[in-house]
Amino acid sequence: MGEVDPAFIQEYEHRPKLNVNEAGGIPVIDLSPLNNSELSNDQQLIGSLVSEIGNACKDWGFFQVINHGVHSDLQKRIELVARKFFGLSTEEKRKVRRDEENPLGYYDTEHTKNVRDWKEVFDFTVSNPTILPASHKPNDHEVQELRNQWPEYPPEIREVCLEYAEALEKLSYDLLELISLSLGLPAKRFNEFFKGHTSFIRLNHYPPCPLPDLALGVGRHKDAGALTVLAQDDVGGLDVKRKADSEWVRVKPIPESYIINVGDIIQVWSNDKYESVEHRVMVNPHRERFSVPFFFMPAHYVMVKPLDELVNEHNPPKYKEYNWGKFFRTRKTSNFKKLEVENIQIHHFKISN
Ligand SMILES: O=C(O)CCC(=O)C(=O)O
Ligand SMILES: [Fe+2]
Repeated sequence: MGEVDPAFIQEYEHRPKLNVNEAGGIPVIDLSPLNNSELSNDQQLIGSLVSEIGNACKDWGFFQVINHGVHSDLQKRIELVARKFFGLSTEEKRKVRRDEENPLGYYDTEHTKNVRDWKEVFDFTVSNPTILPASHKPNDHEVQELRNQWPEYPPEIREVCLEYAEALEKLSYDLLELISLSLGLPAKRFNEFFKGHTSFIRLNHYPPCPLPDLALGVGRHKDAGALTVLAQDDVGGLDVKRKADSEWVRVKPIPESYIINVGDIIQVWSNDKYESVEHRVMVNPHRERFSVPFFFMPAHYVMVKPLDELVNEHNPPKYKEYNWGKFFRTRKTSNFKKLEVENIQIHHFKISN
């Protein structure tokens, strides 16, 4: 990424101010009741955890969790394999480069809203293979089996990534169940949508960038899946557009915690009770940054629409249903290269009442 390509430069109104305030008030939620059998039988404790989660989803769309049950040793090991992998030569990394056919592996040319991101990533899915529609075209019903591409170096990368995926899958189901309860639904109401889920994990590396006021690590966006469970290192740079006043605020790194955000699918399932919030990543002129999001996403065949239990004549459905696999495939195609049109968004399915 040596000399600066104009493809990285944000349009004037989307350029970041360099003095973003740290967000006071992003809820920090202690999940220890989930991971302690004595506490997990305490209905009052679980009830207050559920209401904390519900308030965080409603007021912020973002929260942080501590005592989540993922071992700190495993968190350190995944960060270390990411550091080792991104430290390899570009030539070596490109041996597992993604292409339009297989969106898994390494790439350094992702675009968000048609502006190039100052980052490089390595993606792998949690289910292997993962089934997705072969193309974004609506009348093409062929499906494709996606397979992970594992680099030769560091040799432990596959094992560490798979162990990490298993731990994060468990945490994500726990969070999904708490969210379901917070909407007044049975804990496992959403689980049927995740049989054969399309979730993936991304190792992100943001190299130091000489233009922190012009470029972004990831441009402003909302996450398209159900939930995102993100680990970040101590550098910081993740900004959230605060719901209360639409100001960009910085999420403070808390060692060993996870940042959780509601994705577009939960917004649709909840008929806008919980909203997916815009966020972005600023770059740092001096320090590189690493982060690892787990994108928890349903199976490709799922038709996403407001849940019947959450709509009625006073609160009619706000979205037409859409097929998750086609939506995801369409988004993947637009992230791969610069297009002249806006990429697919849930507001394209909004019903105007
Ligand atoms: O690196 C981060 O902190 C967040 C990345 C992100 O928002 C994404 O990849 O969707
Ligand atoms: Fe994101």
